[in-house]
Amino acid sequence: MSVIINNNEAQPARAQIDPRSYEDLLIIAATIREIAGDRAQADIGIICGSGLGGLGNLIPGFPPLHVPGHKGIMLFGRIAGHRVVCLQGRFHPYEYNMNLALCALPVRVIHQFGVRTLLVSNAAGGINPNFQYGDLMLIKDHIFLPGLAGMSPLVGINDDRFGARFVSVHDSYDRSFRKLALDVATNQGIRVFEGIYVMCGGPQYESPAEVSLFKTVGADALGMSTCHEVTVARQCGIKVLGMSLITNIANLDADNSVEVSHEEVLQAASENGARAAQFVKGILEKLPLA
Ligand SMILES: O=P(O)(O)O[C@@H]1C[C@H](O)[C@@H](CO)O1
Ligand code: HPA
Repeated sequence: MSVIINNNEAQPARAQIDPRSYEDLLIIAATIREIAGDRAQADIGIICGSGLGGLGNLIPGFPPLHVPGHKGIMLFGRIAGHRVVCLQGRFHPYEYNMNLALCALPVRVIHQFGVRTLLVSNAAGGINPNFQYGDLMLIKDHIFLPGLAGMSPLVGINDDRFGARFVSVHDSYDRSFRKLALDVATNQGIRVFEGIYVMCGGPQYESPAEVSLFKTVGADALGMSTCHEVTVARQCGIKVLGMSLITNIANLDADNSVEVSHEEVLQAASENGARAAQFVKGILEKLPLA
């Protein structure tokens, strides 16, 4: 049976969480265990991007979602025999004063519940000229702009219980997972590409000149999330599969006013979310059980 923890209803036990405190992490995990009991165990974590919370509907017993967006729900259940924890919603750094350690904390929390594989998704603007609205992009590598600018979730005094001080992010997006996912895409006959995701700070969307800059450096899609979560996942030793749903085509031309809005992003995610969910289901069906 699945279990739902709704962060919107939870009473904060402490006014302030220190995301760099291992003791605070243990308190958060214990609080969730108090609610979920033995069901707070999972091998695979799923983080749902904007409007992609419907991925949680893959878990039998969970009521359907009616409002797209970020729900603030943690859901334990099974998909294709795997023990899964699904985070319907994420903390975006622009919401929390660019406190990236805080925003990546859910990854450390689900690691406490046993997660060793993470499937992370996001909504993104397409830069690659071959991309169309509604395409899926498997993240092959990333450009973590806030991280490069000193806002890594790993800055500050490191508690070794979180993992190594210096973390290699080569092969962050596991090659064998990407190959498996591409095979699933071929079987399902859906448009899935591999590409490079750039994480911007947001919340403003990027100017045409900024989009052009990212195109020049080889980025295929851009968004405002994911890289901080993946960086922490790699520190914990979690293997990652990342994917972007292309919800809009980023505008490269300053003389052409193509505006993007979050409503448009959510609309695109709701129009294409069912296909993304089927893709995720197909991947989970092929992934060996832990
Ligand atoms: O959580 P994700 O990365 O899917 O959210 C994207 C990026 C911004 O938060 C928002 C912009 O519309 O959607
Ligand atoms: N830019 C940044 N984040 C996004 C976009 C975009 O064009 N689309 C969806 N999330």
